[in-house]
Amino acid sequence: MLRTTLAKTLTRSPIPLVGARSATTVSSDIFKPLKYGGKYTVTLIPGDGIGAEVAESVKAIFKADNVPIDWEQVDVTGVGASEEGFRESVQSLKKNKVGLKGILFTPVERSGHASFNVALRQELDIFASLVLIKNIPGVKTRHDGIDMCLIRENTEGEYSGLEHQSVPGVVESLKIVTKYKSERISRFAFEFALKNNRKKVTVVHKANIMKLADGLFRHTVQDMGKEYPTITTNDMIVDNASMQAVSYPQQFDVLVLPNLYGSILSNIGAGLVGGPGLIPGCNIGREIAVFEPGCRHVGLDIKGQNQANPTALLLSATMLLRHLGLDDHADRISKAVYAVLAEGKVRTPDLNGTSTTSDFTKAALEKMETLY
Ligand SMILES: NC(=O)C1=CN([C@@H]2O[C@H](COP(=O)(O)OP(=O)(O)OC[C@H]3O[C@@H](n4cnc5c(N)ncnc54)[C@H](O)[C@@H]3O)[C@@H](O)[C@H]2O)C=CC1
Ligand SMILES: O=C(O)CCC(=O)C(=O)O
Ligand SMILES: [Mg+2]
Repeated sequence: MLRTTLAKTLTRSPIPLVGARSATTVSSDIFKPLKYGGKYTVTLIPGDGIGAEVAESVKAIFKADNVPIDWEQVDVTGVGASEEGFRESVQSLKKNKVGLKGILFTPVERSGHASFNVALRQELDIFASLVLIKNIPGVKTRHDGIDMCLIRENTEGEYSGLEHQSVPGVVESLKIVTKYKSERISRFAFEFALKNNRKKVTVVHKANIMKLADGLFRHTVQDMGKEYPTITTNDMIVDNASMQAVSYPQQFDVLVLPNLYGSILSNIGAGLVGGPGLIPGCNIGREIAVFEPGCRHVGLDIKGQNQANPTALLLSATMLLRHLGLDDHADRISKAVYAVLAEGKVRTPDLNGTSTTSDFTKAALEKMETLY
């Protein structure tokens, strides 16, 4: 019953997501916000670290292109951990149904608070993380021909945050895997593959060790694969997948992964194509969609230095535009961003350049002028 419902709903109108360069689409039943007064209201959570600087880049570019969006900015932070900002961001996203988000800091120390990023995804049930990893023309890396889509379960698994010390010196950390959530992420992955003319779905797991938890995830994906005869389904143990990703990444097409393996492979993927400043992503649920850089780095070390590469947030923002049906704006902005990167004159330090975040924004604005 559940499968039938999801299958039906997920095959509704595909949402084109990324720039003109790549016609990636997601089909889902997610609610489309309405325009009021000719404009959409979109929640903006700049986040910690480099968040404010890269959000400024998006704001400037959207303003110059007259994008019909009013930002509802929520300055929540994970530094200091006031719950108030977090609650405000949840309320805003529940109301607006669509958001653009930077990354919130989470302290590593035990005395620190639990991750607001994870809590947000769980509370809003934005269960499917989509991360697009593709070589960018002009950004030369060790491997060419990389084009993979990571679909990561975003609400359970190793990120459940359920830990306790049963006796001093013994800690139990619970990884939760449910059939329901494994099924819906599998469905999302196969429907995504189908809509985007992808040929293969690889389920990444560690079922040789976690026979029950990863076994359930793996079997669920494999079983669902039988409903999609035009798509090859294969499986790979996460250790091997990591090794294969750095030696022969071209073999991967769509990957479906439990939460932690998704984080690790998205970081490997970012490293493969040029770093965390380049990778767009989004989190999709039934009602709400939140767009955020795919590799999810805070960048506290370069905060306030005008050094961050805004590409990851800009491309995530173009995915948001496509979700809203604002394709003209998305095309122009993504073309401009890719043109700056292809030309290679304006490069932030992560790409071995000396340009600033503001230089990049200015260069993208100039490119946009040529596209009207
Ligand atoms: N530490 C935290 O509070 C959080 C960590 N994470 C996760 O932990 C992992 C590692 O995070 P961190 O150690 O905090 O990494 P980080 O934020 O320190 O980033 C690693 C390196 O990449 C650089 N970088 C990141 N984004 C950039 C950009 N747009 N332009 C230029 N350089 C950029 C940073 O400057 C830094 O040198 C990731 O998987 C991330 O998803 C996620 C959310 C919060
Ligand atoms: O929110 C955090 O602190 C870490 C989350 C993370 O690694 C991720 O979302 O990929
Ligand atoms: Mg991560």
